[in-house]
Amino acid sequence: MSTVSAQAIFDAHTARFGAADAFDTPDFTRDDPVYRAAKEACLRLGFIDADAECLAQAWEARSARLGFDAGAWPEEPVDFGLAPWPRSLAFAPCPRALGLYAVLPDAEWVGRMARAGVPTVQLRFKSDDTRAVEREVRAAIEAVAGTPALLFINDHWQAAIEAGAYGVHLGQEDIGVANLSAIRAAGLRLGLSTHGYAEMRRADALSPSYIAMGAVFPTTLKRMATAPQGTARLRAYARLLRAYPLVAIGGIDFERLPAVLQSGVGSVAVVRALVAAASPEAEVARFRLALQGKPGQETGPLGHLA
Ligand SMILES: Cc1ncc(COP(=O)(O)OP(=O)(O)O)c(N)n1
Ligand SMILES: Cc1ncsc1CCOP(=O)(O)O
Ligand SMILES: [Mg+2]
Repeated sequence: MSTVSAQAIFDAHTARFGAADAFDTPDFTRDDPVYRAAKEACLRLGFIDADAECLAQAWEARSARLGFDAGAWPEEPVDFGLAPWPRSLAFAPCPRALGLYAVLPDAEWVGRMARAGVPTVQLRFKSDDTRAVEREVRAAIEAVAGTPALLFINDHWQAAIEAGAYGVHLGQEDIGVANLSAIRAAGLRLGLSTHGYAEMRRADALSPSYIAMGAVFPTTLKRMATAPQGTARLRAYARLLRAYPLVAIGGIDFERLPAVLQSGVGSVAVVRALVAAASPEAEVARFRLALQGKPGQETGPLGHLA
């Protein structure tokens, strides 16, 4: 058992996570000395307040179980208050290895990438026009027919249920608005976006089919509320959420693929790497070859691990 101090935790983990340029004075919600040291250290390591709070509580829980060790990092679900598996109200399972996951702007792209051999595709059609959305969702479902591609619909969960899509992908801000019970009752898979520990805890409480984590690297495609997470955090997140099929997203291209795969995620989601490629079909082939036989890419297993 080492001496409890924020400095000891910071020193043990700064090489991995880096140090914040600036950080707020900790806002403590508990008195426990491990919690307090960990909260300060996690803020100094660059975690946002909500994530530092979540981590500090996990540090406290881990130390109560095993004693304080500044060199350890909390990664056991029980320390974060995550319920054990199996769970009765989980969403329908999807493959643990969703593999290359193309996030695409319309049904034409969905069909093109499905025919090129992308195993998982998403229709990310941004429109408030209900008729246009319904049309595009139906067209995307028709476009993947006859291919093995699994189709997730971003945002438009009602249209996805009506048209019988494979699954729905929702962001954190959609969680409180969408009718999750209706999605689950219809048997659709649910993927949720997360951007750190606090959001992972919130997502886990809903037992989705998969959890997406990002943005791993900077992306120009979406304005992100948090800084890019980087591969060190991605590895820590993937350890904690190992019960789930996991997807990494944000700024991933062919060169960054090996570093992302080292985290153990079963899937890499990309937009620009495919839609902005000189030959999207050739890029799909290159990605698929690089993914073949890599840890986490074993085909077959479905769903959550107990
Ligand atoms: C696989 C995957 N991960 C994350 C996202 C982002 O979803 P969301 O947070 O809902 O943001 P928008 O894509 O709706 O702008 C995603 N689409 N797919
Ligand atoms: C939709 C989305 N959500 C998190 S990052 C992102 C965009 C990913 O695009 P790219 O792969 O081009 O960085
Ligand atoms: Mg969304």
